[in-house]
Amino acid sequence: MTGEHKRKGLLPFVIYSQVLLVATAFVRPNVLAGRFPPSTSLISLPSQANVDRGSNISATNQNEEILVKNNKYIEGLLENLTSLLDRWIITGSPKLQTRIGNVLNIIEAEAKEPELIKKAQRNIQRAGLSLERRQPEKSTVDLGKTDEEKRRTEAEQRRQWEADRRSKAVVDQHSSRSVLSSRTTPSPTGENFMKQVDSSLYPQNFAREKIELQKSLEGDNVDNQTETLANDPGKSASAKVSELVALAGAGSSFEGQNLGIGGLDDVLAEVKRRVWTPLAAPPLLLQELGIQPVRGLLLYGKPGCGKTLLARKLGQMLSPLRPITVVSGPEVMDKFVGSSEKNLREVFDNPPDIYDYFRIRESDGGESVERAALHVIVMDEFDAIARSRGGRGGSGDQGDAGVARDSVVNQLLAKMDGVDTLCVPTLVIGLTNKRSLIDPALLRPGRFEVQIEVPPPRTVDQRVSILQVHTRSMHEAGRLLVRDAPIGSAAARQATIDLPSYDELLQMLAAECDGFSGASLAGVSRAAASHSLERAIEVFASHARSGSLLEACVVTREDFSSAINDVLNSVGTDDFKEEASADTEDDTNDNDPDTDEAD
Ligand SMILES: Nc1ncnc2c1ncn2[C@@H]1O[C@H](COP(=O)(O)OP(=O)(O)OP(=O)(O)O)[C@@H](O)[C@H]1O
Repeated sequence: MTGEHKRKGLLPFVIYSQVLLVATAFVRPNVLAGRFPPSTSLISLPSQANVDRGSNISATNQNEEILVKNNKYIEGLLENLTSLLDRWIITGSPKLQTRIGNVLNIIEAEAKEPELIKKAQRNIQRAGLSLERRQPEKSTVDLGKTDEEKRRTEAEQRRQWEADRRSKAVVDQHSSRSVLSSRTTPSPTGENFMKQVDSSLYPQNFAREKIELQKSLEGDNVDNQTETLANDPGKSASAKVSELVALAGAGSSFEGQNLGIGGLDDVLAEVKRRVWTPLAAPPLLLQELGIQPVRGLLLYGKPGCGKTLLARKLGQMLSPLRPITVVSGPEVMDKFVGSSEKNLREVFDNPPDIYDYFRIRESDGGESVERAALHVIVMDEFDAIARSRGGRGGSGDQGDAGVARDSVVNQLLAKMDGVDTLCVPTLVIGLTNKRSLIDPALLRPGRFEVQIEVPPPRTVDQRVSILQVHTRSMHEAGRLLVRDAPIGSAAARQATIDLPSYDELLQMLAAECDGFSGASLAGVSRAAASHSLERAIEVFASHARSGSLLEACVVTREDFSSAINDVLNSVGTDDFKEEASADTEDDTNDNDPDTDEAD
């Protein structure tokens, strides 16, 4: 056949295929409305025979174009499906269920991408609608029926659906309702369980379930669980409290980067094992094992290594029900004999109230939980309070101040031993740079029996971890000039391929900051940021355009170099060397001028 013949033979087919496409566009809305059975595919990929006939549009292009149109069409249906599912979750209407089934049918018949079909099925599963139930039932509520007939049919459908749902819930409590059902897992038999099954039939419960689902997807599921705990009347207050402590410290809660603490993973692991575990265990079990939760934790180590930071974060985790109390040793001390003990007693005897959130859910107004909830007292500069009695070596050489301090230590011992009653369970976290100054009686088992050193960052990895805590947000905001700055950020616009990546930069800085404490590393990050801001402000002042300020404000490698010098100049190199080489706190005490101090 000649080229001309070919063209003549092709013309009718081209016209036919264009007409078919236009017709398809008109037919589609009718399918959406459910008036046509979605049995035949309305968007067909061109057959191989047609392509062979020599269409002037390349077969690949045509295929792609049709696929794009098909995907858009299916995405429209997916949106439709999502809004139907949202309404179904809240109302539970059988009519909606039928429509959802119909839309899914169309998607399954029409979608060219299997992933889109799976997406639709996943959405349906996620909403808790069982896939087997989405029969393409033709709704009996047809046009042409009287209102009364429609209502009767709907009522009948609803009754049927509720009966099915109830029996399904009993058999299938762990399966297809996925997230929703697993969250409200009841005991397999008994009254409570049936109450839950019944209550799940009410629209307001669907709405609540949906909110809870949202929270759990956003990782905010503690509220749900605390509500469940607090509402269980059979549980003792101390059991509720220990469960809340368990929740607060579970999973990755003790991970340093989540807490904003770098390089102290070993310390955190030890605190978790020795302090958190007994507090989170059921009280009955502790009783049976003959164990008591720890009453005192001593964190000691060089200045600026994160003791205060750690104590505050621990306090929040160990005491999720009430705020922690933070006092500084010198604040408690008073020059008048008797006043210091009084101050100390007040700290123990006046714990802050538990949060209202935990009170309002309790039938007794929260009184029993109030008495059972732990009170965490953080005592900074603990050595000011708890210094060895009788002066150094017990020689009693400290005059009135020494006498006052002795009675404070006695008071503290009385509180920790339970001689002087405590109104609520109490954990004291003492922080000191000089453990050896603490009165030995306080360090005996049953008092500050857990003593953990908070060391300076000794390895490059530990310093990287601390630098990461202090630079993560500037990196994520695209204000740190590195090769892998977030796309579209100010840093990404200025970055070049020869720059280090974020991880490489941290490694370099950590290597340069050998001997720096956590506080100094935090200082380096702050100083680098302020160098960058200073430069950006200068640019802004000369151009007077706010856009230029925002664009120019990125922290560079050079900013960090200047910052390291700033910190070295202000603190002095020798301090860092001393810090890096001192492995135990006792090394410090030998040269400690404070040890001979007399007030
Ligand atoms: N390990 C660390 N991880 C992250 N930041 C740290 C770390 N250590 C110290 N820092 C930073 O240094 C600041 C000061 O640390 P912090 O007050 O906790 O040290 P400290 O050991 O209690 O010091 P001091 O004994 O002088 O009271 C913290 O607020 C924090 O910004």
